[in-house]
Amino acid sequence: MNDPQHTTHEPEVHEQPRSVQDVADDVVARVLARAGTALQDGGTVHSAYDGDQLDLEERTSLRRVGGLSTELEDVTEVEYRQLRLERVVLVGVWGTGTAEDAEISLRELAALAETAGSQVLDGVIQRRRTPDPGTYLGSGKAAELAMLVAAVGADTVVVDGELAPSQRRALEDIVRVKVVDRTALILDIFAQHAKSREGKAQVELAQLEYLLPRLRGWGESMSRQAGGQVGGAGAGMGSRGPGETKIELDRRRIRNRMAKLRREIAAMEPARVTKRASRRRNAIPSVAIAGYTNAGKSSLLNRLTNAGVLVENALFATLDPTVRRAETTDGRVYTLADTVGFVRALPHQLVEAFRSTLEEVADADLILHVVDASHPDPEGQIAAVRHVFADIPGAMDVPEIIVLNKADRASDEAIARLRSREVHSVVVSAHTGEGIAELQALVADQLPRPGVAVDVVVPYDRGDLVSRVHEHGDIDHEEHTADGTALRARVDEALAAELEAAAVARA
Ligand SMILES: Nc1nc2c(ncn2[C@@H]2O[C@H](COP(=O)(O)OP(=O)(O)OP(=O)(O)O)[C@@H](O)[C@H]2O)c(=O)[nH]1
Repeated sequence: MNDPQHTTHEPEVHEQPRSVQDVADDVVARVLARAGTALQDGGTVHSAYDGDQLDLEERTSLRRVGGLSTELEDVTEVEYRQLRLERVVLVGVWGTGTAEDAEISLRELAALAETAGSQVLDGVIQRRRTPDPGTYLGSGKAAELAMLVAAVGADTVVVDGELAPSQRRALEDIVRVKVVDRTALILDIFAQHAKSREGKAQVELAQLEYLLPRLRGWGESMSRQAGGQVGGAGAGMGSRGPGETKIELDRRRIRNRMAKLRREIAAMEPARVTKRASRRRNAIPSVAIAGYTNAGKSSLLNRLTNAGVLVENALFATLDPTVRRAETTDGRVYTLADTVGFVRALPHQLVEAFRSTLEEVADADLILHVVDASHPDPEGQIAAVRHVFADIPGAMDVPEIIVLNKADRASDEAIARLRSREVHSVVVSAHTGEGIAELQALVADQLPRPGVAVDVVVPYDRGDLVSRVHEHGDIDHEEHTADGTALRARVDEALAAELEAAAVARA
């Protein structure tokens, strides 16, 4: 019987001087063998184990190759990016929809895999009503996939769906390389792109949530692969995994870590909420830019504000919400927030994790829903984004303008089709500037105008109030009189009260 905690992870004997990569491979293998539990998602292998089990050499190697996080309370995590997916084959199962839908989804998976840093060698689609409960693909197709993987020299298979732990194990047994699902891939991209402390904490929480139910699976799979054993999925597999006590211990540690992350995120939230509340108090209208990943949200933000936000032809270049100041054509100030890109089947762990960020959308006065009109399936992308909106309380009530972007590249038919479906739409190109003036006019028109009409003379020593009316109000008439600045304007209630209080009494 195998002793799962001490399987055959013996480091190989190398005659040649070994690279950092080789040393790291050995160290990670040793750590994983000892930990008995490895968690792997996308390009990252996490291992939960007691930090003090590591010797100095191991710690140093791990730090050099991947980053060893020792800040965790009672668990140390190895993040080992050198194991990132490099040469991948994609697999999709399509039960409903057309062949074209399947193609589009697989093409998107390819873009995701490339964003994660891998080279896509090939893609396979199997048409079957539902994925096979055992191996995801039917057995014939799985065997075919194994041959393809071997022929092209792939090191990873990425599945266009979410796999049950047992399905992933069974498929790994057949194809004999690492199998990763779409959720893990997206989580990995998010992990690579998160920059702020809050963003990082949110992604880690989402990753742990994904990993928790998969704990047992990873331990088994890694040890079996390393030991070169291949067997069918099914009963008895559990006996090769780490012992129950070990799994329970790891689960508890991960839950502790998750609780800590939740506390940290909760502690970071007030700052953002306060900022948002202060924008509200000052009645600065807000516009949120939302849309499918790669639609051109950051490019549009730059067009509208000259903000210099990173634009990348990669998915999810923007993770942390960026809020910028912008001005309507008639001179009113508003805030413009870029939000995280949406994607079909955004993992629910991420929707949860980014809920507070997505609330920017629900809180806005107007949503600019940016659409890549040159994409083969813009309708599908619009639907996917609205699907997420439906999940955020209040988001569906915010007025939305569909911004059909990339007009420089889109076909006339596509634009005409989208225009007829989406009445509140405008055609633009963030690249050429086409349609931007029209969009700005629409924004000016749709943003709520301040509500209270005032007719006051503001004494000259209260120039600050006059400036605020210029910035946030809507001025009908302004005149300099002997007593002060006479203003007829519409402003929000708070400013109206201040103006009335400061106004010079008129005879
Ligand atoms: N041809 C063309 N390309 C555009 C236009 N707007 C954006 N792009 C390109 O589309 C790609 C994605 O643009 P981004 O602005 O980063 O898209 P995003 O929606 O912010 O992307 P995420 O952060 O991934 O959600 C980049 O390569 C841009 O140069 C446009 O009007 N025309």
